[in-house]
Amino acid sequence: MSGRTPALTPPDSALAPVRHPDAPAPGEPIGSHYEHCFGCGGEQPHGLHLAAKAGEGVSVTAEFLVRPEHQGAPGLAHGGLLATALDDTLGALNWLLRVISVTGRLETDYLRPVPVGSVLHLSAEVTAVDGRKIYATAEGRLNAPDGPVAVRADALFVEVKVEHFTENGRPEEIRAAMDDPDQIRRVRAFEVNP
Ligand SMILES: CCCCCCCCCCCC(=O)SCCNC(=O)CCNC(=O)[C@H](O)C(C)(C)COP(=O)(O)OP(=O)(O)OC[C@H]1O[C@@H](n2cnc3c(N)ncnc32)[C@H](O)[C@@H]1OP(=O)(O)O
Repeated sequence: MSGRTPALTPPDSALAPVRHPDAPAPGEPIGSHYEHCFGCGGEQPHGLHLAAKAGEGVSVTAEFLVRPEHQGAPGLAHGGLLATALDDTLGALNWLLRVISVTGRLETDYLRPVPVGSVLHLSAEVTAVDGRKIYATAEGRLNAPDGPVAVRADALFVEVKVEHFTENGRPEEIRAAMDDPDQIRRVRAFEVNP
C-alpha cells in the first residue's frame, strides 16, 4: 500500500476538526448539494446517486450501487468512478464543518476489484484542519459496512468562497441554479454556511 505524500500529512500546527453545532445529526441524510452533481445528484441518469448520511464527529457514510454503466473492465467498476465516489463522499464532509471547500489533492489506493452489482459502503472523516486546508481520509468497503476494504483515499480539501463557483462556473448553469425557485436547492447549491 502506498504511503502518504507530504502534501497530505497535516503539519504539527494543524488542529483537530470541530463539528459545527448546526451539522446534521448522526444518521441524518445529507442530501445532494446540487441535483446535477455526477456524484450525488438525483437528476443525473448515469450519475453515482450517492446517498450520504452524517456520522459521529466530523464523519459521513454513503452507499454506491455499482451499475453496468459504471464499468471499466468487463463486469468491474471503472477506477475513475471509484475515485469519484470517494471524492464526493469526502465533499459531503463540508456539511459537517459547514464550510465550502473543494478537492485540491486526492490520492487513491485500489485494493480489490469492485464487481458490477456490488454496493460500496463508503465512509469519510476529517482528520485535521490547518487554516483553509482540510485533511481527510475515506474508504469504501464491499457489500457491508464491515466488508473488505476495496478502495481508500487521502485528500486535501481547500476552503473557498462562494465566488469560486459563481465566477468560474459556466454562466448558464450558474444562472439556472441562482434562479431556482426552490429556495432550499438554491441555498444548497451556493451557500453551505449561510
Ligand atoms: C456550494 C456548494 C459546495 C459543495 C461542494 C461539494 C462538492 C463536492 C464534490 C466533490 C469535490 C470536488 O470534486 S471539487 C472539484 C474539483 N476541484 C477543483 O476544481 C479545485 C480546482 N483548484 C482550485 O480551484 C485551486 O487550486 C484551489 C481552490 C484548490 C486552491 O487555490 P487557491 O485558493 O489559490 O489557494 P492556494 O494558495 O493555491 O492553496 C491554499 C493552500 O492549499 C495548498 N494546496 C492547494 N492545492 C494543493 C494541492 N493540489 N496539493 C497540495 N497542497 C495544495 C497550498 O499549498 C496552500 O497551502 P499553504 O501555502 O497555505 O500552506
